[in-house]
Amino acid sequence: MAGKDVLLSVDGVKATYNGAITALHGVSFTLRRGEILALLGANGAGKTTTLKAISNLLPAERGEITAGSILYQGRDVTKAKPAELVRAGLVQVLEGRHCFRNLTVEENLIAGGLGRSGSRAEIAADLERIYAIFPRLKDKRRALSGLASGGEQQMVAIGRALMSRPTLLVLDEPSMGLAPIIVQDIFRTLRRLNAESGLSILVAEQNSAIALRYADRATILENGTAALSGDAAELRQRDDVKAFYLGQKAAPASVSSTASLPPA
Ligand SMILES: Nc1ncnc2c1ncn2[C@@H]1O[C@H](COP(=O)(O)OP(=O)(O)OP(=O)(O)O)[C@@H](O)[C@H]1O
Repeated sequence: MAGKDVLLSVDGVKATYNGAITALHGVSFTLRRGEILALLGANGAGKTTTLKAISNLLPAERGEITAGSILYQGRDVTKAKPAELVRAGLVQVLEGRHCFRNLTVEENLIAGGLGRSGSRAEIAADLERIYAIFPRLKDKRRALSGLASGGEQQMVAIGRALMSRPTLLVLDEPSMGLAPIIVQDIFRTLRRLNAESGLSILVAEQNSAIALRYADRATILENGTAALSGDAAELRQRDDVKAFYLGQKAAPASVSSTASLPPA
């Protein structure tokens, strides 16, 4: 694949926690500029660990990358500080939403723009842009985030990330604990952002059905390795993916035993 098109390249990444538990056994995939890539897999497959490796957040959990490389915009970022990555446009929305519960919706959003040292006018313009994307947040802007619904908190978390004007937005399971209609709303919004502004998106999801509907491509993790990568539309048609990840038939032992698509 032409290097120019690759925004993020994860190559043979191994990671451990506490120097003992191996969570990733060599994960490899690439994300092209301007695409939505879904990272799928069952509970414990290594999705969150992969995303934390990308944003260099593993040390905070006594975890570390023990092998492999992660290139963002062609640069090895395995040692980059998380704040430096945000300034470079690599911004992550962590699993579980993580709003500042005692701040209002608007204060949470403004907090997302602080690292960018924009003028007041720029921050105000960015806020209006977020409210245009999530009109519900405008109605709730003076409410405490802790009192907002789960869906609204997820919108706040995404809106806060957008305030730092990302090039690559990384999301860890945005569907978690939300009603299907809200999940659909959030994925539609992500798709629209991608289409309108070219925002690249890496989204880890257990909800494979929705992720494969909205993503361009997907990588499926199994036991800490990338078992299968391909176009989302093609993956949706595969019997093994239908059976194991879309709940449509009896599950085979592993999709990796039948993987035949070329690597992404
Ligand atoms: N902080 C931690 N300390 C020790 N082991 C961990 C830690 N976090 C995750 N693990 C282990 O690493 C492996 C991968 O977990 P990870 O959370 O990355 O998977 P996941 O695909 O994101 O699953 P989930 O959907 O449940 O979040 C699992 O075996 C898990 O038990």
